[in-house]
Amino acid sequence: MAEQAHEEDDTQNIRIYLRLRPVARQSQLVQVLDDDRRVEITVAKDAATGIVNNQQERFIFQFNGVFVDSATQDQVFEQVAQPVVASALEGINGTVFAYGATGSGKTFTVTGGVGRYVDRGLIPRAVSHVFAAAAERPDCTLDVHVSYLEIYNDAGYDLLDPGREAKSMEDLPRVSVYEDETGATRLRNLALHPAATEEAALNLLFLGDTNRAISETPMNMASSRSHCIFTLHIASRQAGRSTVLRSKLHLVDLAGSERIKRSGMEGAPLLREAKHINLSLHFLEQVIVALQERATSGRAHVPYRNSMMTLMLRDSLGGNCRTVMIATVAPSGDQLLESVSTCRFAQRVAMIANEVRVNEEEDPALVIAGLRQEVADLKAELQLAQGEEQEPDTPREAAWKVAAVHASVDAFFHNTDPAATLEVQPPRMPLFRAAFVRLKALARWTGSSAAAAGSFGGASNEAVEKLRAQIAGLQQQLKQRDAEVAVLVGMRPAPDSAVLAPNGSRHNRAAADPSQLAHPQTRPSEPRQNGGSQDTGSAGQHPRKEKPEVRRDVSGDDEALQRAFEEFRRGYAGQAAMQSDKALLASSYSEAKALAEQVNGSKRRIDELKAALERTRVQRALPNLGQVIMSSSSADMAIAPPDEEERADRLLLDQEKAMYRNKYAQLAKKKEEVEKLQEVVMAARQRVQSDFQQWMQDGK
Ligand SMILES: Nc1ncnc2c1ncn2[C@@H]1O[C@H](COP(=O)(O)OP(=O)(O)OP(=O)(O)O)[C@@H](O)[C@H]1O
Repeated sequence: MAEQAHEEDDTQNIRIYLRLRPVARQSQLVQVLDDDRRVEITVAKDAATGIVNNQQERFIFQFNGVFVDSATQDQVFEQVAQPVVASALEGINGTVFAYGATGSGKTFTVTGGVGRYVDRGLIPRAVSHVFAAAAERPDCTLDVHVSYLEIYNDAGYDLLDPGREAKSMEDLPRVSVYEDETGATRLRNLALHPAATEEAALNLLFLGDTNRAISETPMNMASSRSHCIFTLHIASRQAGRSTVLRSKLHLVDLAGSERIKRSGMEGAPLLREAKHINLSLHFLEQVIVALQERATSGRAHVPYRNSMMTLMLRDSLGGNCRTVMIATVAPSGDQLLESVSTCRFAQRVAMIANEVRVNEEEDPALVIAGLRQEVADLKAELQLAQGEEQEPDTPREAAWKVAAVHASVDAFFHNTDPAATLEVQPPRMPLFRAAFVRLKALARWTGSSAAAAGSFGGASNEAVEKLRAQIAGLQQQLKQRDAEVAVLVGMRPAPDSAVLAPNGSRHNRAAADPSQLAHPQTRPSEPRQNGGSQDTGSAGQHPRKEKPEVRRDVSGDDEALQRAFEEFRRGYAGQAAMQSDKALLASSYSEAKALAEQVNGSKRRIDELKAALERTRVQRALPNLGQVIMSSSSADMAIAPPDEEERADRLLLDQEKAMYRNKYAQLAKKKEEVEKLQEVVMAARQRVQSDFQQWMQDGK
């Protein structure tokens, strides 16, 4: 006999296997045929009393595979259960059920033999396989729950919670398996399940089997007439996916089947046994027959509800399940009728077609989490649209962010790459607004430049000359301003170049204020007005000198222009403010000038003190020189220690230096102030000029 069963192409039909258990003396009437898929059972005519057709002595049954008595538990698992377990991990329900007469090896096959590790049955091997597969898929989260149900006389009992009756599979508390911190096995409700472990699941199997053996429930006395369903509820989810694959994997050890067949037998002992007929197996047979008829004649009704067991296995039989049956027989001479009966039952089962599909569903928890995230995103978007920020920036942070956005916009604006993009970070509405404003300013600036360039291109010579004159004027102003700034910061002497006096005449600034500063490099620039009656035509007030073209517009009459300006000025709204700015500038300038004088005076004193000290030092060195000709380097001299006077001079020098630094710092600050005020006044002046021009135009 061959030891290996053969696999066939996967079909939707329930696959059937036959396993022969070792017996003391195997009957020669049971033969596995050469293809290892068929078994031949010969029944002597005289042995078939009433149940076997006398005319038929030889039965040949076809299976998907036949395991001889020497087949190992491992081989049986590999070929019978492993494909079903693998499918269960992919979300396909699976059932492996053992069917056979009492003592034919169902429990040995499903649960295993006691004592030897290699005799582990399908359940522990399936559990190991599930957890081994999970370990190989670190990207998958696997939840495994176990239930263990025993059905006797159509009542269900929870083997993991002895004494608890279960009316359906749903009545069973789903037991989540895990290890606590100490490594002890704990059971917990589904909702709170942590990671399951193989060892914990096997402990549950052991717990159930023990309960089955020691329980005082009625079925304990009749274990061969009860059914046991060990179920792994598997839920697996791949990382990053919101769908969950769910499956139930039933491993079923049915009650002994022999009594059904003997129920019709004659004889008192058999009749007595008949009262123990396991009705559920009878109903199972009815379901199988109905399914068989449905497959052949289209009969619709299948009486699943007749028994709890058929109801429990509804999906496994003709439903959404990959189902395998393993028929067990003891191939001894006295069991031939049982064996034939088991094989005939298997043949009918093989005709049942199941609809197998993957059970994939959205995980409600993940859907909720996804929706929450969506709500959070929408809220953030709404905040953005409303210009709200999570945490308001400090003014400095806000300024930095705006500056960064301006830089990004400038870079984007000048980037000629068409693929260039503009990033506004962080993406907040105020920053978007700042970006748009900046873009608009850049666009306007570019537009006006282009317009100017365009008009310049088509302009007459006169217009060009006019523009050139304007440019020259502006350049002159710039130069002048540069000179003033340079003087102000003390880098070089006041320029010889004349600057515009308040009344429009040119005069040398140094000459106008010739003797105030010993060190002209520290002299602050003079503001463009100095008060008094000349103010009326001072910087920003008299357009005549600044805008000669205006003078041309009024027929070159200086007097008339002067009068017109006076008239304009009297009604000019910004006059008071400008006067105040100018007064402020004048006073700041005076303060700066006074500070500059102090700095220069201090500098002078420092120089004097230094010179005095040097003299003292040389005098001290002279007596030691003797006949030695003085070296040009005073460092070569032997110098006497400093006397009282010299120490006093040095102290004075240090004090003066401190004073100098202090005044210099004040002066620098004041210079900044003057500069700013100059800008203000200059801007006001330009405004007055343009307003005056407009005023003149309007009056034409
Ligand atoms: N393949 C096998 N190899 C070795 N021993 C086996 C094998 N099959 C069954 N046995 C042994 O045969 C005896 C009966 O087997 P088992 O209890 O599994 O039968 P069963 O069909 O479950 O009976 P019941 O219907 O009464 O529960 C046990 O002692 C078991 O260890």
